[in-house]
Amino acid sequence: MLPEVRGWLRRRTSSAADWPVRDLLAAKGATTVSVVLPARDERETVGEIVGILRRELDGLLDEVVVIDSRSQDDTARVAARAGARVHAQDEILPHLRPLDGKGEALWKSLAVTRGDVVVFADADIRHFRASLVGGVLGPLLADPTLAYVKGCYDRPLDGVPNGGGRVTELVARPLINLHWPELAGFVQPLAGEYAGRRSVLERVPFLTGYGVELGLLIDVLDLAGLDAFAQVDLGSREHRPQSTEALGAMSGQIMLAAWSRLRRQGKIQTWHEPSCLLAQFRRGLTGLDVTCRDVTIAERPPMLTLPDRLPARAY
Ligand SMILES: O=c1ccn([C@@H]2O[C@H](COP(=O)(O)OP(=O)(O)O)[C@@H](O)[C@H]2O)c(=O)[nH]1
Ligand SMILES: O=C(O)[C@@H](COP(=O)(O)O)O[C@H]1O[C@H](CO)[C@@H](O)[C@H](O)[C@H]1O
Repeated sequence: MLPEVRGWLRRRTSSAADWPVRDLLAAKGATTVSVVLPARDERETVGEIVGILRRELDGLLDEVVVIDSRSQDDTARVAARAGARVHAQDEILPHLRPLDGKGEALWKSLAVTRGDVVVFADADIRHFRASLVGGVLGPLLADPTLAYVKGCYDRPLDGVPNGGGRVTELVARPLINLHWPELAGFVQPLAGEYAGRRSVLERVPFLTGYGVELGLLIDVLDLAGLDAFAQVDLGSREHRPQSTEALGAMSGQIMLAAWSRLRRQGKIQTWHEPSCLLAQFRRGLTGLDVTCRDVTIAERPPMLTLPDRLPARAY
């Protein structure tokens, strides 16, 4: 690990217990805070998460927004009933061609929120705790030199203490250590719980699929440097695990995200447009069945570059 990353780890790592709500309220001042939950088919968990945020972080959060990301279930109704403001992803900036994916939901959330600080959290978390949001918010309220804070945690899966984070361990961490060693200090680089200053989030592009977290780390590093980051140990986090095939597609999108940044940085000289169809196999009744998943990703420009953004929302 680079010496500067070791130093960064020592200087810029804290834990959720360092940021109790009373201290957050004292540090908030005039800083406005938006929480954004990107949600696709999360009816089982989104209501409880919204309820906990509204009850336990009352006075700290200025808005709790759920981006309904083309759900097939009644995620939007459940979230609204719990007190969130809900926006359908494809109804935001409707003059733009709608795109798919988590990163699209997060990018569009910037157009319908107004907080000086934006906190992102997944909507599939089980046993949600308000400290998963309060923890990543704390450093930004306390230190004006910080721009972006990532949560980290243990990731139990099926009874295995750190069985989760499969794409992190098999794809993202090796890519980061090979090509972006300055980011090697992030324990959970793909964590869905993180916070950023709007002034930074609106100056970087968003990749539209699951590569959004990796893309943001690389692009905020380019824009603001490593010391603008902090990391908070949030303890443990459990979520609804995806299948291996689904994580294969996620891995493909994260690789495409990495190639896009390597190409932009001139580290890949030649470029052929990669096939974005991932062929996967399962044994069927008559032999091996092939399915092809489209892992195409796109990139949205920095929100600040849009001439016709929605008017800022009044609280
Ligand atoms: O196209 C998508 C895919 C995912 N998500 C949400 O993004 C979060 C993380 O996605 P997911 O749980 O699929 O990823 P995992 O945590 O399993 O890696 C969850 O709240 C999803 O509902 C979304 O809003 N749009
Ligand atoms: O970290 C990971 O390996 C993946 C998959 O986690 P699991 O193996 O299902 O616990 O989950 C993360 O990756 C996604 C893509 O960046 C993020 O969007 C998720 O928020 C995060 O949970």
